[in-house]
Amino acid sequence: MPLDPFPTEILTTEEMARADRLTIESGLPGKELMKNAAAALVSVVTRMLQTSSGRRVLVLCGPGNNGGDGYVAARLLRQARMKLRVGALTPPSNLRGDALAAAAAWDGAVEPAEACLLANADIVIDALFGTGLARDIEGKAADLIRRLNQYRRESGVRVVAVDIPSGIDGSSGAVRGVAVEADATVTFFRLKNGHLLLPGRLHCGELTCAHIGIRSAVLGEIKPQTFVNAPGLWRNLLPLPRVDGHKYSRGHAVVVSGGFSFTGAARLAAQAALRTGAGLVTLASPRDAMAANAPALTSVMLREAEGAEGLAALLSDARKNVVALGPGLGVGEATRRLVETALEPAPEPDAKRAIVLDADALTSFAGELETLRRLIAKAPGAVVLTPHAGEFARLFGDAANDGPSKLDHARNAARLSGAIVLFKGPDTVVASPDGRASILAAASPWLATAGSGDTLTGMIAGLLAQGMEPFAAASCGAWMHARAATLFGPGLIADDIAATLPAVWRELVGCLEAVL
Ligand SMILES: NC(=O)C1=CN([C@@H]2O[C@H](COP(=O)(O)OP(=O)(O)OC[C@H]3O[C@@H](n4cnc5c(N)ncnc54)[C@H](OP(=O)(O)O)[C@@H]3O)[C@@H](O)[C@H]2O)[C@@H](O)CC1
Ligand SMILES: [K+]
Repeated sequence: MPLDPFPTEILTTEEMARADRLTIESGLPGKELMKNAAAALVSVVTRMLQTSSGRRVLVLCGPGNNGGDGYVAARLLRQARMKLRVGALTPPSNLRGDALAAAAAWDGAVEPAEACLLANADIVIDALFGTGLARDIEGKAADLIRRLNQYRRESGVRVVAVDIPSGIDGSSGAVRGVAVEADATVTFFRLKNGHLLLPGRLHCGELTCAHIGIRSAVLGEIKPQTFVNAPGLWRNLLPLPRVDGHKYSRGHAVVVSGGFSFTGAARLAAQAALRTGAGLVTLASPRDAMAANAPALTSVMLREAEGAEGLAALLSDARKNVVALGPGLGVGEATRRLVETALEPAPEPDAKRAIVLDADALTSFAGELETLRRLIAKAPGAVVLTPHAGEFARLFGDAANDGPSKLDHARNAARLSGAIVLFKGPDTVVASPDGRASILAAASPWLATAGSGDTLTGMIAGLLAQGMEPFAAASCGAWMHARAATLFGPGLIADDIAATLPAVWRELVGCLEAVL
């Protein structure tokens, strides 16, 4: 799998419909787009059939243009000597526009989809509903999808979805009643939100995004604000060490340690900040934890910083340009004071300091978003919040829940807090108060392990220390974190993430040789 498997922009279904309209207005007819879409689908299906000796394809066609793609694909596959059956949800003569023309050009038999025998197929093409899905699926269409999913689980038949698995909402990733479980999905021009947001992502199987003749120039009018979180989004902003640089030019991150029995989380973060490229990392430790931290550190520096006053003293050095806090700190007043200190305006007006708040630093403000927002507004630099779902709910309550998807919620949270919000999960979303958002495309199941979030906090601090633009730093941190887990694989514990970062850097710097 290439590091950048998809084009960078992600569209809502409305934005995709607009791309379609603009293209047709510019002179490329809808039927050409449909033909190209079907050809892209056929090349994926043909490739999949090559791995088995099967040639039997069942195409399930719906009432709109998604069904139209299915009819065209059926014709192309039959020309390629496959054995085709077509099942239709709606009699072909009831279709409209390009879909009607596509159905009319199919001169083979058409069975009612609900009565279709699913057996005797090597591949089933799901061309029931695409981006035009407008409500929950019910009745005979829902029964058919349930029957298809069950048959796939029992028989292992492979299912290929046209554009998006039927039943997945393209803009939110939600299941509208019931949704097809596909082994592969072929979409067109750009991914839609629902391809990457859960549960949609889990229904797609292997995703392919095909070029069908829509020119990227239409994006100039659509101005998408959501992006695939992959190197293409931030590669040009990646901080690289310079031959004529020194450790101070790579920034100095401070990570705040918890008390004697809670020091591991901050050490994981500190180590990760160094491995991500910060020139220096200091662990700010309460007095009682010095004895626990000292023997466990080598390249990370250790300074005693007792409570908020101790942290303030440490941060009075303007070279310390990032502070990360939350992991292992405990929930309560003491942590709130530490957060207030970290967010205090810098003593020198020009001094900038970015702040990463995670875990207990967030939960200590549960139900007090307004207080945190006011502190963030005066902060001496960018603020990144990195909540998981529980922390997100505790901090934002219902305030950010407008809209159906995690993407909406993260965007609301960024707007309400004035911070970059990295909403963790297998479909991590990073949202900026300016409206931009990224969705992680390459999650790793091995990241569900203790300390993994603490490591991510440190990685983002490490990138910020080197001056990386904050939205890019949060996105890049999430990607590198997932990539490290993918490269390490089975048996991963949090300590392995930082240890695998050199391999991740090698992959990225490999793309940037010319710059080095
Ligand atoms: N955009 C592009 O550039 C290109 C797009 N292309 C293809 O077009 C697809 C989009 O086509 P589309 O807009 O016709 O929508 P589609 O998904 O086929 O469904 C609409 C139909 O379903 C119906 N319907 C909706 N919900 C329902 C429900 N719950 N239960 C039952 N019925 C429901 C709805 O009926 P209505 O809401 O009007 O009652 C309408 O009849 C796109 O995914 C891609 O495959 C390609 O050809 C190439 C270029
Ligand atoms: K579909």
